[in-house]
Amino acid sequence: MRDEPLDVLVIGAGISGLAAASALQRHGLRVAVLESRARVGGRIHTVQIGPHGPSVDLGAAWIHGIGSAQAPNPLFALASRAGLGAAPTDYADAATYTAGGTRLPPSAVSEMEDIYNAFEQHLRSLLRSPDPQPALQPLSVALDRYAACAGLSPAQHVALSFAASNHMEHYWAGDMHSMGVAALDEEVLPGGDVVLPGGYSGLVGTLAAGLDVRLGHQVKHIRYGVGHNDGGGGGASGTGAGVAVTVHIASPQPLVPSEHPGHAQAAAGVAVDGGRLVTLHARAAVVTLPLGVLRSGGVAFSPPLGATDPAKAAAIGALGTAVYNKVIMYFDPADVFWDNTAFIYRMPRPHEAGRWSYFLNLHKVTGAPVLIAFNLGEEAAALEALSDEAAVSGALAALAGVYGPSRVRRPWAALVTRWGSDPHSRMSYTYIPAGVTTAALDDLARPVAGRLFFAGEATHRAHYGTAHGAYDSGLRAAAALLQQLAAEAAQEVAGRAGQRLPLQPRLRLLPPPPPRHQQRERMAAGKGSSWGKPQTVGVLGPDQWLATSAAATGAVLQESGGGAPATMGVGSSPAAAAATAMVFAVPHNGGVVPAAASGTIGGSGEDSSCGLAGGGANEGQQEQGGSDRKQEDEEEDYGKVGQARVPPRPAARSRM
Ligand SMILES: Cc1cc2nc3c(=O)[nH]c(=O)nc-3n(C[C@H](O)[C@H](O)[C@H](O)COP(=O)(O)OP(=O)(O)OC[C@H]3O[C@@H](n4cnc5c(N)ncnc54)[C@H](O)[C@@H]3O)c2cc1C
Repeated sequence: MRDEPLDVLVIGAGISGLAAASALQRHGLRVAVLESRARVGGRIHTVQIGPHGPSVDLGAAWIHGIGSAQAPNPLFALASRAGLGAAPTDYADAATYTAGGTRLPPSAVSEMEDIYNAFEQHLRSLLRSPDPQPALQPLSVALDRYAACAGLSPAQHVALSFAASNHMEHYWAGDMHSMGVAALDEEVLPGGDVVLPGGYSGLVGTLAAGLDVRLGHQVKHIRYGVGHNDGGGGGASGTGAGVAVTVHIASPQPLVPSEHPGHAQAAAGVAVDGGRLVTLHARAAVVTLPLGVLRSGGVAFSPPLGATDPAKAAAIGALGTAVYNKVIMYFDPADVFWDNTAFIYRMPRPHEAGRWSYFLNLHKVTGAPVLIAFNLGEEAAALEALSDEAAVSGALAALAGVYGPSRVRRPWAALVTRWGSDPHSRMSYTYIPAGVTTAALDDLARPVAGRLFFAGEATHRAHYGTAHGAYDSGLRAAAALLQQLAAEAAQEVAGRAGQRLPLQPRLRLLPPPPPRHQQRERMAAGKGSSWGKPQTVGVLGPDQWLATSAAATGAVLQESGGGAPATMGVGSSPAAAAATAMVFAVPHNGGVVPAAASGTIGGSGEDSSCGLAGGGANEGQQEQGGSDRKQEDEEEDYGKVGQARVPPRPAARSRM
């Protein structure tokens, strides 16, 4: 495999890159995955804690929404097939405390949830507003306005701030004053959330099997629109436009004559920094670099992305790179001193160093005596500068405030994540900042010059920030790449037969998705999401460089279901007929990603005027400080939250 010319270079061996690579390889393409780390999985990373401890996930832990028949979650199907097991979590199975250690009675918790529920309904009504401005305001501004407009008492306002932190900050991982209302413009899969007791890495191991993954290959420079067989200088000596990707190979391997026989220039690896620089060539690339890496400029593009797609470059600058970190503590099973609930929520004091407000109790969920504390946003970024010992002490001090110092024990072992300073990710996951809409995710996803295809969690409009969104984005990029190459193959054959074919338009075989409000209505009517449906792409052509195996023809990217056949006709002559590329079904979401909501979006019929007047990111910061100060006074008042007459909503959840 390594000595053959390559069709596609996939950059990044996270779940999106592995999904794309395995789909492309199944279709007969020669694919190599270039990965800068010494392992696959990216932001999915399972390790053992302590010498004899259980497996824990440093990155993704949850499959969010196992799905239903109408809206399946392909990642859950993959986990099931891999026999990874699944442990459901109930976010309402929680003990909620004030920072001073007073446990909130169930009635207070349910009132707090009711207030939050009304607020979320209100935000969804803002999303439906014909005026785009309300959706652009910071969540903190929307919250303070809502509290004033709805006549919440100071105690209710504090309760709402805490519940919103649990539901929103711990889900999207941005601070309330950084995130915008448009963050809610996503799709939530049904069925509840599960963790994988053996760890998420089992999933990526399954996907990586059989792929040509080149670890320790850090991509430095991506040139596109270059001759496929030239030396990377952009000349026209090759067989068509392709990509040239320069990598720094970290491993101390001896210089070999060529990574890619047939390319004299690529053969000359240049020794640098204890490794070597090599340029690899292919027809196209799938770029799955995390948004934080794209933004850092550590990978150069030629031509610059801003020159070929200014909106994409703008999206890279505008979208939010959230930092979400875990302090994972493994205790002596005899020392389990905390509540027997899946979650422990603690209302932090304002301006408290660290926000030790959210703990997952694995002891309840999987049986492992492990407590995980989560931090997000600016606090999480600041905590990265602390030593492990200091971070663990911060978490234990918060627990001592809740349970009393005498009950709290030291863990046997602890792990502290630092995703923000990890040079391979420079973030945890993407959020939607104030002033930005989810359309920026589509901008990031758009292919460039028919050579670069983009995938990764930051490119999925409906499921950004999640592992299943990343996985789906990889399949989508693979499908788009196959379409492109199929069109080019057909073009080439038709050209030889003296005919001209349009490249892209004929490949748009399915009607565009319905407008968003119709999708939301579908969801509300229980008809399910258009996401997660089978994506089937098969290519028949005379030049079977694309579909080199019989299995490639009509093979499915996902294993379930199939689509209605559709044909891209290219004329009636025998040559043209031979050149017909048959696309069995284009991906349902190719190019346009549905962004429906969780079934109740916009359904409240509430007056949205609470969020309609003015407002901006700066204002959010100012007002946030005000509500922090109020919180100090109201902290011990949570049990006295007034009655709120609002419909119930699902309990808080988190992307841990
Ligand atoms: C703490 C934390 C908790 C999370 N919890 C959840 C959860 O519970 N549920 C959920 O669904 N999602 C969760 N997520 C999000 C989820 O992990 C990500 O959305 C998903 O794993 C992203 O996959 P990806 O393929 O897009 O990116 P990545 O996994 O980041 O893959 C990109 C790959 O590119 C590589 N790379 C970077 N630079 C270069 C370079 N120059 N050259 C070559 N390779 C390079 C990286 O090393 C990486 O392997 C969590 C994330 C974090 C950090």
